[in-house]
Amino acid sequence: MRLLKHRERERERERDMGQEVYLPLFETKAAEGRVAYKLYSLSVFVGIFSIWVFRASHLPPAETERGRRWGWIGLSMAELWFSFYWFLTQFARWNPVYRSTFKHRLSQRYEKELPGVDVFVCTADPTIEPPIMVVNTVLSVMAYDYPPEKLAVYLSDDAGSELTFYALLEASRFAKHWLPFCKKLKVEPRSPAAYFSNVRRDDQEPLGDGSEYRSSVKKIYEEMRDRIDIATRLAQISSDVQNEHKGFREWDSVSSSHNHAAILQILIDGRENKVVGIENHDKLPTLVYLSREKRPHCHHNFKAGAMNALIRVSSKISNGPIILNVDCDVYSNNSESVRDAMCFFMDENKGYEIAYVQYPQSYNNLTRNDLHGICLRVLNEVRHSLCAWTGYNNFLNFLIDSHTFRSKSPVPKMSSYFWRLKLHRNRGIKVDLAAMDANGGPCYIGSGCFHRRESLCGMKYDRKECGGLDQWRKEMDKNEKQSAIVLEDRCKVLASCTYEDNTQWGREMGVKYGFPAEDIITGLSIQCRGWKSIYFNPERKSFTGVAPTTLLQALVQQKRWSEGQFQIFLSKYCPFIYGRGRIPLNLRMCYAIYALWAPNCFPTLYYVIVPSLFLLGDVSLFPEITSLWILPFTYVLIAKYGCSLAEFVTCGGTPQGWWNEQRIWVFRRTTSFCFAFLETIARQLGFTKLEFVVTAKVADSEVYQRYLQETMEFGSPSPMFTVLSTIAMINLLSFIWGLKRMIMDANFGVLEQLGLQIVLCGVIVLINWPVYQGLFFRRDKGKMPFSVIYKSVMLAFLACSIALYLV
Ligand SMILES: O=c1ccn([C@@H]2O[C@H](COP(=O)(O)OP(=O)(O)O[C@H]3O[C@H](CO)[C@@H](O)[C@H](O)[C@H]3O)[C@@H](O)[C@H]2O)c(=O)[nH]1
Ligand SMILES: [Mn+2]
Repeated sequence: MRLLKHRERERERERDMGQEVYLPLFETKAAEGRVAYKLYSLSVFVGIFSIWVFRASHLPPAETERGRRWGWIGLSMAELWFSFYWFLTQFARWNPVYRSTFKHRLSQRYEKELPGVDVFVCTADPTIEPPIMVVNTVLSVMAYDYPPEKLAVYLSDDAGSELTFYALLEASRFAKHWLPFCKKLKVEPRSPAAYFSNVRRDDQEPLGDGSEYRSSVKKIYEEMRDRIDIATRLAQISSDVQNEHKGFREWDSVSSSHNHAAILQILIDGRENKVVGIENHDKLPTLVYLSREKRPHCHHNFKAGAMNALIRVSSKISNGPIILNVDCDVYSNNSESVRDAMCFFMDENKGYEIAYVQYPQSYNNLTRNDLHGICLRVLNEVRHSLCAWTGYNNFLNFLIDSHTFRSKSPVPKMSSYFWRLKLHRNRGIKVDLAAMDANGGPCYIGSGCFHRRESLCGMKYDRKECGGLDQWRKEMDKNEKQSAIVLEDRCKVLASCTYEDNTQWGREMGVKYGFPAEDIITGLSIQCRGWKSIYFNPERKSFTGVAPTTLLQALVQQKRWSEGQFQIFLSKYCPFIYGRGRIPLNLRMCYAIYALWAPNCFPTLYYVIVPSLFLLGDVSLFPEITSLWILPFTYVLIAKYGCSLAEFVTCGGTPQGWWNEQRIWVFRRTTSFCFAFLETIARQLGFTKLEFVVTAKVADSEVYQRYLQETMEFGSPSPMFTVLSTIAMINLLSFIWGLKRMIMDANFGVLEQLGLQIVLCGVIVLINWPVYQGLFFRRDKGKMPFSVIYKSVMLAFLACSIALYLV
């Protein structure tokens, strides 16, 4: 605190003397073109409003058209919901802000005082999360461009697998080659697998020496990879290897992955860096393996439990004030991310209130057109138009910095004017910063997020108590001086099953328990304790993971997410209620967008089924195509989808990719969200227990080939597929029926009455194209299983006959 005041005073003095302008470590900029966006969204709102007017004024009479009246009412309700939901989404679009950092200022001011960072990597199953992938992630975060003595990497292995431990041991040895190599050649990305698979042939030539160095490291990596792969395939470790490290002895008492004592091994002790004689480039970060205690009768709370064990154990070993959390497949793709994050935490003006810095996640296995619509391109990347601006601005600021640091030297007159202009502009940005930071910040999405330890542990934001730099410095000195072996023994208690009994862990402390989306709820409660958060999306992607490669995996993942969010909505943490008075209204609205994913399923199901069924009975639910009321419908559709297509393409996507994304939204809404809704309700009523289906990070090679060719995979008899194919069948039947009526009836009447409905049905048929292929045309193993075909045909016929009878 004192130091801070001293600095502030110093700066003030300098400012008074006209020497220095306060230079922040990061800046915030509002998106451009927002006025245009607001006009656009206003026009869509007018369209939506006209649709309501139409629905209300054209309600069919109860006496003569009973069936049509009910269909109409249902459709109006669905449209009301969509309008409400659209309205909510506008909160997330209204005023986006973008951040940029000034890392050179950070090193100028704080290079010697950078705080410690503890990185947590979580893994849960060596078969679907192969050890070689896990250690690549570990190596990538060990190789951050950050002082190694300040970095500690913890691997939590919920499977308690000897194979993963073995892989980590190999990685700890390989790190001695890999880290100096990365730092010397400044390679990116620093996951060896990603790096070596990306290096192009021509890259190697001009480097001369570097190329030899690279091939030698590559060879060492490949040897290690092969050893790990062989061990994984055989699922055993030879006794020779086992004798090499005392850690393997811990497995003598392990009976299964669900029943064992805590295992803790410090594989590299970073404190040894201080030993005299260790050269700078030989320093390695601390590396720890942890498998918390598991007992059949104790609930382990999935990833949240693992994170909390890591928080406690790391507090005794390295106690870094900043914690980075990544999933085991999410490697660091940008070695500067830690420094970027520090620019936020250490900013003298704003840093104190920031609890976490969230990076977006990118994927390294997406196909060209992103078959499963995984990457949420637009959500992550609305910043693009700003890239050029940011680069230019960084350059300017660099000039300003170097100028102010040489401020004694006289500046030529002309350029003096120029400088003043720029300096002035820089001040303007500071004002922006205050105005734009009002939103409160993004949610925590589980991976690629830097946390302030104290806020993650449950502390309330309090300007006076947030020590920041001063306190961090004290904590560093307090670190344990015990030997690694003693520490290992002492820390095991912290990772035991019973440690959390009768404590606040999982409630007020650490990551929250009881939700399938522990990340979102944890982030929300941190914000409700008064903290701010930051979303940072630098040009070079910071974290890269593995996207699910089959449709079912993608849908199941979405189900877990929407289930988690919806459960938050139903809990006492409901953003509308819990957040009142704690976080700003627009932030609550943004949370609500996600919390209400699941209930979206009903209006969507209604929209894709009912109008098509009514088509079978020649009953119209939309305006005639010659009527003027058709205008709001077409305008809203064209404006909404036109804008989304434009956004998608400007964010670097392909039109086909956009189409795939629209398809996956329909699939998600009709399956994942629907199952999530039902399951959440069942759980609230006590019928089912919470589970966490870990997403597979590898696929069988045939399946993977089909994924690469962008062929959808339907090859398992899941109820989700039954729903998808039933909907597809109903629409196909209705569409054929509609076409037949149109052709047979030479007069214009059918088209006029049912035109829009036939178009809607046609679009649904087009969306479902891959489903028809899976149902009727494909011969490979990824086609729809017979049982699914059988059930969906029966269901579709049943639905159609009921409809014909009722309508
Ligand atoms: O009992 C468990 C289950 C999972 N995990 C780990 O949690 C991570 C996330 O699991 P994954 O199956 O990859 O889920 P995703 O849907 O890809 O993950 C997102 O969503 C999760 C919440 O639903 C968050 O926990 C993740 O951080 C976030 O990236 C993985 O590293 C797992 O190894 C554990 O450590 N223990
Ligand atoms: Mn994942």
